[in-house]
Amino acid sequence: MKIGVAGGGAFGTALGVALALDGNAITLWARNPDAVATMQTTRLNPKLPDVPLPPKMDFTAAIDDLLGCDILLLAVPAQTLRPFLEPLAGRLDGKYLVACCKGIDLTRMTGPGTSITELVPTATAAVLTGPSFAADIACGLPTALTLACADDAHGAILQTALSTTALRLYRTTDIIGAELGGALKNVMAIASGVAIGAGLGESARAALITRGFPEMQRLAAALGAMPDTLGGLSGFGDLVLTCTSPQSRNYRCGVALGQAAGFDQATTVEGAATARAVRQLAQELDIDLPICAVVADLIEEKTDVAAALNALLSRPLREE
Ligand SMILES: NC(=O)c1ccc[n+]([C@@H]2O[C@H](COP(=O)([O-])OP(=O)(O)OC[C@H]3O[C@@H](n4cnc5c(N)ncnc54)[C@H](O)[C@@H]3O)[C@@H](O)[C@H]2O)c1
Ligand SMILES: O=P(O)(O)OC[C@H](O)CO
Repeated sequence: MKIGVAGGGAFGTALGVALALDGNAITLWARNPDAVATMQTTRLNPKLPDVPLPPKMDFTAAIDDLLGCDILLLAVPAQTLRPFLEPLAGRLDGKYLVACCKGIDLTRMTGPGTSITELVPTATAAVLTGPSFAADIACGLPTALTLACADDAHGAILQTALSTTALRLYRTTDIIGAELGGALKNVMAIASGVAIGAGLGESARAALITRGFPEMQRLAAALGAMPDTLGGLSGFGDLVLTCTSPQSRNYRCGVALGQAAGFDQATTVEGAATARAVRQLAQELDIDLPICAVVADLIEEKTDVAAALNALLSRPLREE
């Protein structure tokens, strides 16, 4: 099956590199023609500067070049997935559309897999998520991800097509659980970064990760996820990675917030919009998600670190 990638950022490129080195011819679409020309001629992507782009990868800024692919890996940022798909919806019938972004769409309060199902109901929607840094995947380091597809037979086809020796895909039919794990861990990574940036210590970070996990589980359960999914790679696995590694942009954004320092607004920090979406969902569903709420307030500068800490520490004592 022919594989295409939509999105010329770090993650789409890394997936393309891994699959091209595994023998697949990869077409990668990026919206910026200059970026495409650079990749085609230099065989480098500045977002992954140390990684040569394999000969089996081709680059295009013409969206029509993707339409001959059977499997499309959608690696545009989460808030841009719907605007990307909407004009293409009638031209993607029957394809495998695999969301590779992590977040909750602020306009519709849906995760990326759900957005695909809504916008292109004739496609097979799937979500690829889990603990993975683009640079690790592109360098061929061992990585395990979750491939979620409601139809398990189609999920198995995707699992085989997208796995390589180093990139191991584990399968689930729980799209809601997988996409929520990937979205929510970014909010917790911001919180963890804030704790470290503000000098609150490693113990505070461990407390945030541990108390953050049941928040993830509560929202996932309320939105119909299967109970065990959040305990897997897409939830717990990615929570651990992202809350503990300075490679994570969400974590680094949190560190900057904790230090009251600036952070490059052009950096992709999916947890910022997702925190706001989660705060709204929590209100609508009447669920208590205190860590998510303070992250959203910090992002919007409705609170500062001292007040956020006080809000968390002054909550009533309770059973674990
Ligand atoms: N980088 C990682 O390690 C990693 C790992 C796993 C998942 N992801 C997920 O992959 C998604 C993309 O992240 P990334 O790391 O590739 O980001 P990135 O910042 O490296 O690249 C984002 C790319 O999206 C493009 N883009 C922005 N708006 C667009 C639009 N409207 N239409 C088309 N393209 C647009 C930008 O030009 C850029 O090339 C995110 O949801 C992220 O959570 C990233
Ligand atoms: O750099 P981040 O914070 O977007 O994290 C990248 C991946 O999602 C980690 O699994």
